[in-house]
Amino acid sequence: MGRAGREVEADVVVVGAGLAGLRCARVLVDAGLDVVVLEATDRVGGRVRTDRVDGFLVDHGFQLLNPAYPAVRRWVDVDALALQAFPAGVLARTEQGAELLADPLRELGLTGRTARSVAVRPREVLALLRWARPAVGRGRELADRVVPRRGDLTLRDSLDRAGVHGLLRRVLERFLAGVLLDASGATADAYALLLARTFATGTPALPADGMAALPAQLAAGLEDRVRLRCPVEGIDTSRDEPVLLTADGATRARHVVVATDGATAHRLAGTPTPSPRGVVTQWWAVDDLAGRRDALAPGVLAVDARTRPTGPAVNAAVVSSAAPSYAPAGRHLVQASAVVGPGAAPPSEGRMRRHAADLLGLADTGWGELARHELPRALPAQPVPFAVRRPVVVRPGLVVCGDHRDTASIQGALVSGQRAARAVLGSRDRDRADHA
Ligand SMILES: Cc1cc2nc3c(=O)[nH]c(=O)nc-3n(C[C@H](O)[C@H](O)[C@H](O)COP(=O)(O)OP(=O)(O)OC[C@H]3O[C@@H](n4cnc5c(N)ncnc54)[C@H](O)[C@@H]3O)c2cc1C
Repeated sequence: MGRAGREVEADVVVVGAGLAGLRCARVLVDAGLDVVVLEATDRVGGRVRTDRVDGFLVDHGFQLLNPAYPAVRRWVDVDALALQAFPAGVLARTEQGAELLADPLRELGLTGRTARSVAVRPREVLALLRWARPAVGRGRELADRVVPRRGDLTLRDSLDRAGVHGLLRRVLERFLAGVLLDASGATADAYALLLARTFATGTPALPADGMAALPAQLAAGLEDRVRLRCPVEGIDTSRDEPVLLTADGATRARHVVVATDGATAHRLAGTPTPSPRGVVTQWWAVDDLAGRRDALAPGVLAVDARTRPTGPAVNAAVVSSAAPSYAPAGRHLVQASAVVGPGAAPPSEGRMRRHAADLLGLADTGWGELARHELPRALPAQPVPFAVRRPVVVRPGLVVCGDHRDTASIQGALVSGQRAARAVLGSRDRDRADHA
């Protein structure tokens, strides 16, 4: 990929080579436009990146790809990613021991072990179904009817209303805390339902070559248009055509698409940005899995479902049990993640390790630390009132995209990139019509 260092003039400059920027650039290039992508770091992918550490694949923060996302189905060659699926279940650590439950979203608490579990009362299962019912309807119905109707309700209030209590409530809340990076229950209920729908229809998984295989696929064919290590410092919108300011000089373009995280988009384009949600993810190499509780469903996500959790982790998993390509033969990759709020000190490696070992039923000795990712801006919050889509056009010639314009997810980032590209193409077509 190219290195910046000269004045560039292009039809469109996309700022940021995360999923949103890459999707946007792809659509514009396919439409025949001259596109340049300026990326601040040394690689494409933004928040989706993977390192190889001692023969292990280590993603930046634990994340999973759900192949049921409509945007993934439409624009990603899923087969080429050779996905390794996670089991549809949750290992719940309770005061009495460990319960292997059907995934609270995928199975909606009815099937398999959940219904037979002695720790779950039938009325808890019915209440959970009441809460999740809209998630099993048709996709458009959920977006068009349920989201507007429940858009003002927080997840906590919605679960209270549906009467979801007891073990299933704790499992659901802690499972979702790890997805939403919000343990307070203040996230919009409508967003949790949208997520529930994707969990109910798809199996989250990891690509054989790590999560970075996703942006690598999106970037294929764009290589000579992406300029790495080229942070944009400002955008001058005082002239007819916006001018991007970088350390290497000015870049002029007919259209600028700011495809950065929300805080940078706010600085560069003035768009309001939701507050960020943070996470710390700890990765270890473990050689001995003797005695593990997830033996019935290896790789299953473990959560602390005790009334008072004994540690900071919202989830832990032996990642390589579900995704064998993530560890060298005979070794195991374990992760634990904890939600981090603003101003709070992230938990130490020792606390995370002890809690993860407790959740997975392992001894916490002989764990070799591979990486620790402190990500205070991992996701934009999804508060009430909830809007699935936020505007992408700031002014003529200046468009924004990124997960802060849509939902806080891979799906949201890709859709926002598509919408930004459409806005640019619409504006070009209007210009052409005006000058015809
Ligand atoms: C730990 C973690 C776990 C997650 N788990 C999941 C999950 O399981 N499922 C799911 O669907 N989603 C998950 N997500 C969310 C998902 O990864 C993001 O929503 C998505 O990657 C955001 O893509 P984006 O293109 O909007 O933004 P980003 O990935 O932030 O891309 C923005 C790009 O802009 C660049 N940039 C920033 N400033 C400048 C500048 N001034 N000049 C030039 N370039 C700049 C950045 O370097 C970056 O490459 C997770 C995220 C994290 C961090």
